[in-house]
Amino acid sequence: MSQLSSARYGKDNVRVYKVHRDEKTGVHTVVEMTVCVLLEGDIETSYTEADNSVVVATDSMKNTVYGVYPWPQNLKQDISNGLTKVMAKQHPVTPPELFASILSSHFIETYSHIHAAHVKVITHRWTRMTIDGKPHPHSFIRDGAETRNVEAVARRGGGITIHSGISGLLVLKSTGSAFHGYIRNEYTTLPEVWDRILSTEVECGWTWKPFAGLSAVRQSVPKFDRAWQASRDITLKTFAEDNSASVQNTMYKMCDAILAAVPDVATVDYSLPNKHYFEISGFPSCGVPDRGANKKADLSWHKGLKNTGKDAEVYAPQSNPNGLIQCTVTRQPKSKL
Ligand SMILES: O=c1[nH]c(=O)c2[nH]c(=O)[nH]c2[nH]1
Repeated sequence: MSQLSSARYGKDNVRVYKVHRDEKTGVHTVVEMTVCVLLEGDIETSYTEADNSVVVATDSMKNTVYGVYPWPQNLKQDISNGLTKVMAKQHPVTPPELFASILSSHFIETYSHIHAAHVKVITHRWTRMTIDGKPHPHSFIRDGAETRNVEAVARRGGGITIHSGISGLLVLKSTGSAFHGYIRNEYTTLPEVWDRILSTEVECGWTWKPFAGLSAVRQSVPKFDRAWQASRDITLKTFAEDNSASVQNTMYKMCDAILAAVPDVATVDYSLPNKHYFEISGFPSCGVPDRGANKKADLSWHKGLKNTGKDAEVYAPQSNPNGLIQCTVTRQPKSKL
């Protein structure tokens, strides 16, 4: 009558903190991550027949997250690939692309009935404090809700695919953005604007060309941080400098620039909420007495205050609704000419 058409299970919200202490300098480096592991494979009977013999307990997955670090099982290979022991020790859970790949490969290598392992690693910000102008050896600040996100999927016989990204990066510009020329009809009330506030919480990502296996990921290690830095820099620079015609056009420019800067990336995607800041219109709901026939929906009801158009200084940030603009951009196939 019914059949299981897809199934995946695992552990989510595994929180991990790791410190590296440099014995010589006393400098500590910390990483905090939230990890999700989901497995797929020959696990149907656990759903349909209460057969737990095929189940890797999610508790064991959590333990694996705590216990699997990118050394030393492939140390020989690391060294032959030009990665030194020191580097692996200094950055044991970084870059997150490597950590996620090692974890996901571990699951398909350890359990023959598991065909695919999806590992998501969210890295939270702990930025070193500057105290009296100097970097502090062991104190850090959470400077924003922005996270670095990675999802690695290892498939039996199918290599490893990796999607990297950034989310929660909140930005605003107070000019340099317009929106006009859009469809106007009986549903349109929005006035065209040549100068507006633009604010968004950036969610962006880039999909790497597929990796044949863990060795290929290891060989690319230096590229992952560079791609994250380039994508972040491009996002901020384009946001700040583009004379934006729309969120759509500005985000396309970001994608185009990232594809040009990071050759190993196949596609770039953005999801940008348009967080509106409206000029004030409508009366405050705070019991201001009726202003009779001279009611004004802006601030002019109070001593003729000018706060519209070029005089606008006080705005009302909107929590909802918000626009939501998304795209994925790929490389154009090379011309055969
Ligand atoms: O950049 C924008 N794109 C839109 O599609 C849109 N729609 C809207 O109401 N405001 C905006 N702004």
